[in-house]
Amino acid sequence: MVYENPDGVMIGLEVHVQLNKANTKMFCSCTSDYTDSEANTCLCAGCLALPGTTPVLNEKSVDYAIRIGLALNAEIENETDFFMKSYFYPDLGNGYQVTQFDRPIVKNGSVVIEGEDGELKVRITRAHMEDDPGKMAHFGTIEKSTGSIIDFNRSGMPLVEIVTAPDMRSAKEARRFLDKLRSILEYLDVFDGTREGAMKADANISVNVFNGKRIEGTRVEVKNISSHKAVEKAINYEIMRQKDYLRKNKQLVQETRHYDEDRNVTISLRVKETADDYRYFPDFDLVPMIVGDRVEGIRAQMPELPDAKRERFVSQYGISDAHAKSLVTERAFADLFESVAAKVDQKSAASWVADVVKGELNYRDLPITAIKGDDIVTVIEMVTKKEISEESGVTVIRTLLDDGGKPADIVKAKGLAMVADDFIATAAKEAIAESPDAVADYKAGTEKALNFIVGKVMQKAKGKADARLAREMVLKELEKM
Ligand SMILES: Nc1ncnc2c1ncn2[C@@H]1O[C@H](COP(=O)(O)OP(=O)(O)OP(=O)(O)O)[C@@H](O)[C@H]1O
Ligand SMILES: [Mg+2]
Ligand SMILES: [Mg+2]
Repeated sequence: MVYENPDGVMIGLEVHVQLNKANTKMFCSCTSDYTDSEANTCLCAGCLALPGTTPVLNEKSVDYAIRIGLALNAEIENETDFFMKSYFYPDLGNGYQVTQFDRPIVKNGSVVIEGEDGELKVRITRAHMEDDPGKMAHFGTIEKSTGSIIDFNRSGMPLVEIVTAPDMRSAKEARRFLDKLRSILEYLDVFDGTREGAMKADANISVNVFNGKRIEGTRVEVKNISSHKAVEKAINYEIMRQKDYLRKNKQLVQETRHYDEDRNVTISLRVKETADDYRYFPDFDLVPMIVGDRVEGIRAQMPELPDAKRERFVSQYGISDAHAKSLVTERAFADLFESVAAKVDQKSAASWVADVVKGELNYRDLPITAIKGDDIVTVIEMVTKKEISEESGVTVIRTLLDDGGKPADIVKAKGLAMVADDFIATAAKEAIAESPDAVADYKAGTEKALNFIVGKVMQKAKGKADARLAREMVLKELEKM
């Protein structure tokens, strides 16, 4: 299968990742965790860029950037440096952003995702370090705002901007890239993706085929989109808008747009700056740094990443690739699976954790900490020993999540213990006696009629019978007739 990409869509992403686990900000000792703090309380003179302050680089942020580079299969620059990128915006105290220019710390990497037609290798052009500006909130919509307020808690947060080549061909591929990237970053323990502003993407989109002919499209950049779902929607909107312009012969301009999620539209913010507009200039407060000598030490400490874990799960535990894939998306989830798999049958562990537990947690929007591995083990053991049915096992998991408690107590309180074998035998006889038509149909060769009779047995047992055993007993009785 080859993906034709009929509109010649090209998508490149710039992803801003906040290194919010680096303890402190990039150039001062203010905390990197301001989530629960009031506006403008986590800051110092440095965060506000007051005259006379000098930056002191947080080494951890450099190590984190290297860790990210290694996880993206990239090269790490031996000597790297910081530049000032000048532009005027009220959230930028300095009038310039500290960033990198022609010697980014990371370059030439890749991430493999599931593309429209099988595996797709998305090239990572570079990843560079920079600091985050403050956060602005606008009264009304951004383009007609009557005023804005600024919170500088975010100002000076260490960021890594990861830039991809324009290798993605659909909004879905872009979303998958972001999901995969986020999963990798969480494994690396460099950021907590659940915090506000932890990951934001700029999506660059062009449409390069019109009326079946290759054309030179126009790159439009949609800035600062904060959720993966919104990126997908913004890209789809933008593809539609660009195709519509081409059809109507309207001029597309290379510009920066904003995605308004409520209205599901992109709006023009400004005509795209060029590198010249930013007047990149070496930052005279920060000397060039040699980082090459840190790389091997960091490489030795790299955790196992999702792809490697997925492969290992399949070979070590003999579980399906689909289960392995689902289990590794979150590191904590993979750990939970392994703790359960150490104690019970591994395939059962995979299906209970990946299918039941994950589904029930997602449905309730609960974190993984809402359930204990040992409780899952107990439930699986009870099902395996036929003390409860599979259906009741799911009920126990649901109750654990909703009301807490212990599995054994829940089984008792809800009367979930499996009914005895002789109960099923009697119920099978009764069900057969009550269903002469189904029995006749079955004898005449209609296999399906059996399900009807087994269903009746299950009804009598109020779902607390092993369905396979019920089926066997019904068959045994039918053979006697
Ligand atoms: N023809 C194209 N269609 C779609 N995307 C493109 C095209 N050409 C380049 N891109 C993407 O545009 C992005 C360019 O990002 P880069 O950071 O290099 O520059 P920028 O957007 O001009 O700068 P800034 O960081 O100020 O936004 C990359 O993700 C790249 O893949
Ligand atoms: Mg950029
Ligand atoms: Mg850009």
